[in-house]
Order: sequence, then structure tokens, then C-alpha cells
Amino acid sequence: MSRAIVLVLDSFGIGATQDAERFGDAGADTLGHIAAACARGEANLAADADGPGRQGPLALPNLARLGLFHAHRESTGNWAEGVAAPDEVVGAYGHARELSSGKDTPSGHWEIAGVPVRFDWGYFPDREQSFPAELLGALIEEAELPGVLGDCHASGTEVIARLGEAHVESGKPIVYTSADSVFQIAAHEEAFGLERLYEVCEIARRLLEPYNIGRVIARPFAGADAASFARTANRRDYSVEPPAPTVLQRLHDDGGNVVAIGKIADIYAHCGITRTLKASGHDALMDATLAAMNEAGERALIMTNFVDFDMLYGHRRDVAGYAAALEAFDARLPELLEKLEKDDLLILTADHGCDPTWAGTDHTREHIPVLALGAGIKPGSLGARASFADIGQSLAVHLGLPPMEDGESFLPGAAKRFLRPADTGAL
Ligand SMILES: O=P(O)(O)O[C@H]1O[C@H](CO)[C@@H](O)[C@H]1O
Ligand SMILES: [Mn+2]
Ligand SMILES: [Mn+2]
Repeated sequence: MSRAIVLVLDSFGIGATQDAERFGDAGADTLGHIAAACARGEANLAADADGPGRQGPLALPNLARLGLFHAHRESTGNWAEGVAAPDEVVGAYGHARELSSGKDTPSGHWEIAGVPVRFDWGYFPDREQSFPAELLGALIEEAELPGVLGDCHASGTEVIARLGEAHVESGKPIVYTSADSVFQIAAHEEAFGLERLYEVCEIARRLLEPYNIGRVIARPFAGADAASFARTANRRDYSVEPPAPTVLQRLHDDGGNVVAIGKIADIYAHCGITRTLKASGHDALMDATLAAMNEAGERALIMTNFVDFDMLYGHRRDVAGYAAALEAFDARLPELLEKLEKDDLLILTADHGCDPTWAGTDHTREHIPVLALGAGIKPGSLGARASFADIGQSLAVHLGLPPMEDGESFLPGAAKRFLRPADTGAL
């Protein structure tokens, strides 16, 4: 039985890459800066309706046993402040840099799946009227809109607080972008309508083709006024397709089972997905992952994106919230570890950084952790990996697929070949 389980902790970087300067991110360190704030007692959180709260140094005992802090030390040269060393490291750990030109979610995920993005995405400039007038003109005409609001770089929660009431009054959706290759449309779920918002996003997706923009994102929100507006779980991402077949696509085309949990199917533009499981919130995403492990069958890739690290805490620059979410995630890991079978390969990783102590609200160019367990991998260092694609290459080996063009496997031994019943003479 060859199964792989890949958990992507969205935005959980472990230290700036060598090329981070080019992104304005030299010195960024999502994990290290969260740990430092926790060690200083600056990331305490009182218990409330949202959760049990947290206090003091960052406590991630299960991730530590998989080698997280060892990987972070190899990435940055420093042991994360205040965190306890595990009695024993049971996993293989490394840190990987990104070959792709951007620090966005699709680039990171596609490279993890063996397909780096070597072309430059289109971006919209950070100024008043970020979008070309002819693009907005075409959108207004084709979608029959009374106009649009925003037209700027913005943080999504800030922009609905600022312009949400004007949007509800006028019926004009809020369009905004960021340092990523994105065109985001925020609209009120009831006043504007959720299906209407999706329809406008689909028109925008088509109009954006010449601009080489990675994603259109629907950002529905609800609430009575600026003070109570909150985004809902009905976000939808419209990504362009990966530039080459990913390991997901290859497994799917070769008869394997690809289970996409959370945002994964949207991020890969629904290419190479056998089954999509949607869930909102990390506990529900973990529940869905555990359920998929019960049902996935023999030759399967189960991939889950844990988006709240990025969406609720990284972009919101909420250090205490990020720390609490990490601790809650860590506390659920034993349930998953117990379910691992002998030949399963578990990989925990991330798609980019989003240092909650960094200036602005954008992602940060960082190494990602590569924590691997199972499939005969010996505990210990995997060292500095030259590309996120080493994960995709290792998955190809584990799942018995021909090699990917990019990446170097960190699995031991020669490539295994998956034996179909026909190959064994059983049929
Ligand atoms: O500020 P919000 O709307 O969360 O947007 C953020 O989320 C986008 C996609 O993950 C990023 O490009 C960034 O702009
Ligand atoms: Mn991401
Ligand atoms: Mn993000």
C-alpha cells in the first residue's frame, strides 16, 4: 500500500531565503518571530468564546518530535527562543527554498507538487487606481455593475470595514489586490448575493486572461454594519491551471486516488483531483483528513491546506492568534500519527511565509519546513533543499510514478514502481 498524506500549513515559513531581500523580506521568520514573542510573554491570549487561550513560550511538542525546531535552526542558524527541545526526533526534517518567482499560494503549492513557476506573474501596482481603467470598464459593462469601489491594494478585513457600507448602499462590489498576483472581489452575501458574486468573479477571471493574473478570489462577507461585517466561509478561488502536470495530475491520470481537502482543489484549478472535501476551520479540516485516511484506499494522495494560519493570523499580523492556532494544530497531530500505516508517507510543509511581526500585511519569502515520516525514511536531517519540488519528486517515487522534471527525492533507496494487478500476473 502506497499512500501519502501532505499537510500544508499555509504561510508557516521557517526563516528568510537568500533571495528574500528582493521581496523586501530579508530577516523575516514566521516561526522564529512567533516563538520570540511568546518567549517574551507578548503573545498571551485570554480564554474566550473562540478558544482556550494560550500563555508563555510556544509549546509544539509533537511538531518538535518531527524535527520542526531542528529544521528551523538549520534554516536560520538559531534555536527558536523559549521552545523546548524534544527528547527524541522521530522524523526526517529539512528546509526548502523556492524556485518559483513569486511568494504566493499557487506558486508554492504547484512547486510542492513538482511544478515550479518559472514565468513572472502579472501584478497590479500599489497606488490609487491599481487596476487598468479598461479592465474595470469591461468588468462593469459585462457584469452589468453600477461601478466598483476600492481599486487599490488593501487588507481584506480593513477594506470591508472602510467601504462595506458604501458597497451595500450602492451595489458596487469592492475590488482590491495585494503584493500577490490576485484580483479580489468583496461583496455582501445577502445584499449583493453570493451567486451573483461568483458570477462576477467568473467574468473577471475571463477578462484577466491577458494580464497573467494567478487568481481571482471571491470574498463574501456578512453583517449589519461596518462594526459587525465579517467574512464568511464561502470564499472561492479561481486559479489559472498549473503550467505542467503536477504530481496530483500524474497520480490521477495513472489511476490513483487524489483527495483534496480545504482549498487544495481550487489552488490546483481542479486539475488532477479525484475527490474534493470542503471544510471550514482547522479542526474540521483535520477531521476531514482523518476521515479521508479511513477511506482513501490503496494508492492515494491526501492533501490538506490549513488556511487559517495565513488568512486569520498571518495577514492579520496576529501573533498570539497564530501561536494559539499552531498549538491547537499540534495537539491534534497524535490522532493523525496513530492512523499512519506501515507504508504511509506523511509530509508536513508550508507554501510561503507570512510573518505576523512583519511590516504590511503581505506574505514573506521564506524557507518552508519539510517534515517527513514513514516510508522507510530515517530520522534526521534532510538538510537544505534546493526546491519545494523535492517534495513532489519524493511523492512521485513513493506513489510509483515516473520521475518529475524538477526536484530530488529524499526517500531512501531506488524508485519503487507501483505494481498493478496486471503486472503481478494476478489478473
Ligand atoms: O487581505 P486578504 O483579503 O486576506 O488577502 C490576502 O489573501 C490573498 C490570498 O491568499 C493574498 O493575496 C492577500 O491579499
Ligand atoms: Mn498560502
Ligand atoms: Mn495568503
